[in-house]
Amino acid sequence: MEAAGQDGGVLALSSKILEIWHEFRYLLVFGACIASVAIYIYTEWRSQRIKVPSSPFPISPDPGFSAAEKPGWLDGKPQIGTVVKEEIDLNWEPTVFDDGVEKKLEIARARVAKLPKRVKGSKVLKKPLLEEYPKSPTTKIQPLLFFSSLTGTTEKYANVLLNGLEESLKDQWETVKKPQIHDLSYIDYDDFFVAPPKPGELAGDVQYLYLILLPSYNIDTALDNFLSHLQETHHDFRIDTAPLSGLAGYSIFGFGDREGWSTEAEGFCSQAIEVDKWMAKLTGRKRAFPLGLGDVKSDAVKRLEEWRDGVTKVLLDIDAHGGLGEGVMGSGDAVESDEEESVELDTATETASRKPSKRKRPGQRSNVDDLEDLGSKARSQIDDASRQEPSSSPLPIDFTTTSTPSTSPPAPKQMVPVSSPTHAALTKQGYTIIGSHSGVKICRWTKSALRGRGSCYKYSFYGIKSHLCMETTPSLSCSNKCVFCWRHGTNPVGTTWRWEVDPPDLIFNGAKEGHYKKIKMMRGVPGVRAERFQEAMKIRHCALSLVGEPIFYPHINEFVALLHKERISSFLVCNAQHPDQLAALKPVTQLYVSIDASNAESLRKIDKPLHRDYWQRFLRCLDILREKRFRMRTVFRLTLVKGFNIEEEAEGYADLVALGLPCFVEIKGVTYCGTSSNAGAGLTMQNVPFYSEITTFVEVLNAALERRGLEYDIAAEHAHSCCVLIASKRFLVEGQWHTLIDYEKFFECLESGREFSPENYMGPPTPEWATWGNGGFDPADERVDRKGRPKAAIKSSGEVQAI
Ligand SMILES: Cc1cc2nc3c(=O)[nH]c(=O)nc-3n(C[C@H](O)[C@H](O)[C@H](O)COP(=O)(O)O)c2cc1C
Ligand code: SF4
Repeated sequence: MEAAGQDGGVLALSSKILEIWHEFRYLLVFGACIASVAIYIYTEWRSQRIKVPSSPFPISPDPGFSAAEKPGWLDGKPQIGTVVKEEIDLNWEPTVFDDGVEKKLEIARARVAKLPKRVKGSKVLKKPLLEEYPKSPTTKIQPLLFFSSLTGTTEKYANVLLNGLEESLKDQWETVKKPQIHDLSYIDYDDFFVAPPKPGELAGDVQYLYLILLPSYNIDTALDNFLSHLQETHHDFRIDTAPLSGLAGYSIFGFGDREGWSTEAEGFCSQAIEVDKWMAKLTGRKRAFPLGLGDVKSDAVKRLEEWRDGVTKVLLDIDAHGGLGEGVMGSGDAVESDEEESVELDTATETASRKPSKRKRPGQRSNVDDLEDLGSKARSQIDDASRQEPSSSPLPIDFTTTSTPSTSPPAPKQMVPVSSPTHAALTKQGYTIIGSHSGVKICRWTKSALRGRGSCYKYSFYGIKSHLCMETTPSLSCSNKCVFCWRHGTNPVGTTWRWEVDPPDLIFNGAKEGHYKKIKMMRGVPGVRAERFQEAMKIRHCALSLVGEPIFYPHINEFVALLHKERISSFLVCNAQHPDQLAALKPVTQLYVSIDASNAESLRKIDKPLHRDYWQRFLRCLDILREKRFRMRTVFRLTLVKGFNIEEEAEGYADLVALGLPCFVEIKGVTYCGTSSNAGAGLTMQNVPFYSEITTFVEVLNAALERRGLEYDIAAEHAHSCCVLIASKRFLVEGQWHTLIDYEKFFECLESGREFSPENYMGPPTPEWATWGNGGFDPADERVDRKGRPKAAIKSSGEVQAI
């Protein structure tokens, strides 16, 4: 009975549903169509939006921060614009200004928003490769030899190979071009590893054969960046998955050490193996000759010779037959390369399983005195660590890519382990490395001030005595590879923080200890003044600008709080590539953003940013800086490099000033340190501007600002360090510049817990000798040349170059 009743109920319900369907079916079908069209339009719109990804958010954000608000306690002092209250908007909507500043801002935005050139569009479907790129009879083959080397071994072999190739191809110059050699540390990957390079107009038809020589390191090195570039390029949805298929082919040779990594499973030549796989994907499997592996302790020379002979034969084959041919051994045909498909799907897992089990445990330390010691030290550590669990880390993945995320988060590595060549090199250069990612060093101005020979420009502009100043960084890593950076090519770089994190107090105590130790070493140096030496034993200022990117450090706010607790002022310089971290930064005494170029193309050339959306990040940082300008002193730092970012860029810089409305604009000539890094980046003394060129540029820039109705003027100069200061007229009080800082007031403001603005800790008037037109050298100090001989004061128009 009960069952029959249930059946009847079900029947009644079904007929009711049927009835509803018949009554409303047209409406329902129509509604479904409308919904599908709406979903389609929305998805299309989202895919076209510029994605502004974020690096990991700092652990110490400023929760109640609303930087756009002009504080009510600011009286009627002349202001550039009054900002309507709004929360920091990570979607970057325009801020509303009065006094016509909004209009200026819009104009400036329109001018600077020229985005870098991008490869656009959807994935290109692959044609059979050899059909797509047949070699015409007039096509020449250009072998390009790339290498990466940290301690010089691979570089040495690369040169031997170059000579060998030249010798064996010497009768072929009609159809084969002379091989060229490139150090991977100094090239722009985008020039070679996003698409094959474009031959010059006179070069005629050229096909490239890439020959890549690589060592392997189980620690963080520049090689990781190269690998991540290959991976990102492959995964970039805007780029064909095989954008290098236009190459004639490629082949890799790896150097490793079988004493430390006896088998491939244990990591022998692991990175060369990895690069070989990514190149197979990027070229559409155009492996011209099989991967060669050599043990630097035994058979490297022999293996390299064999590989060279093989590569030469293939080269001649390509020349004769117009391509690699199908199914030839080593041609990268489908059967041979099958395993590469599965690697692509699960790179992280694959990397983990293939990475050596003999890994150095985080925290293990040893002393390395010299680069030559590295090999043996590393081996002994690896023996020690052989009992440890296998560790792995994924290839760094920029959030801008669409690559498949790894399933299990790997254990982070140390950024600069004690055993790394970077650690050894930095230590040799006088850096004290603190923990695993921070550094401290005393600068030449600190030494100069101790000897009564003058402080840096920060004394003239802001009242900082150099002998009271500590220069440090909590992150030796950076997301740029600026051409003028003296660590170019050797400091770790990355788009995201992927290393172990040291606590802020460890860094703070280590930095002070390292700094004081170095000051004490100055005790016996001739000319050091006793009273200055005494004063120097209490740090009063901290320049967070040594090398690397300080706001990359996840606990930067806590670190700055430790400085402030001891009444040490904070000058923090960032590279305008981390908007989220910048937005979350709590007040510092003075906040800098490096403005190394006035437009996207020029910035790409000079800073070589790792982020693909670097220009959007840069512009967002300027927005954030503008919103912070009533909370802390904000500064644009322009580093002028002749031939890179001076010529015809003044108008562009003026537009950027209109966007960021910084309190100050510091214009400085690039410093030439004469290292191979400078030279490798193509910089010579010719790129260092004369002071007269700086002052001319400053006047042009100032006029451009005036034309835009922006209230700035040239305030001060320090000819000796080729530096000039343009200041907002917020700091011009009754006709006198007040660029100096009242540090005691700054700490009082901080400790009061109330909101405050830069005007609240504005110092006394800028001394006359520092103002524009007076040179900027304190008459109380002794002026000497580089050899320490007394010298007449430099006039502001003098032909000084930044050295
Ligand atoms: C810290 C350190 C880590 C290394 N890691 C590996 C490794 O994982 N696998 C390997 O085969 N060789 C490894 N090696 C050996 C180097 O790859 C080898 O010495 C190479 O020749 C170095 O080349 P380069 O000095 O030209 O850069 C390592 C060497 C050092 C010093
Ligand atoms: S931002 Fe600074 S540390 Fe980073 S690469 Fe540029 S100059 Fe070097």
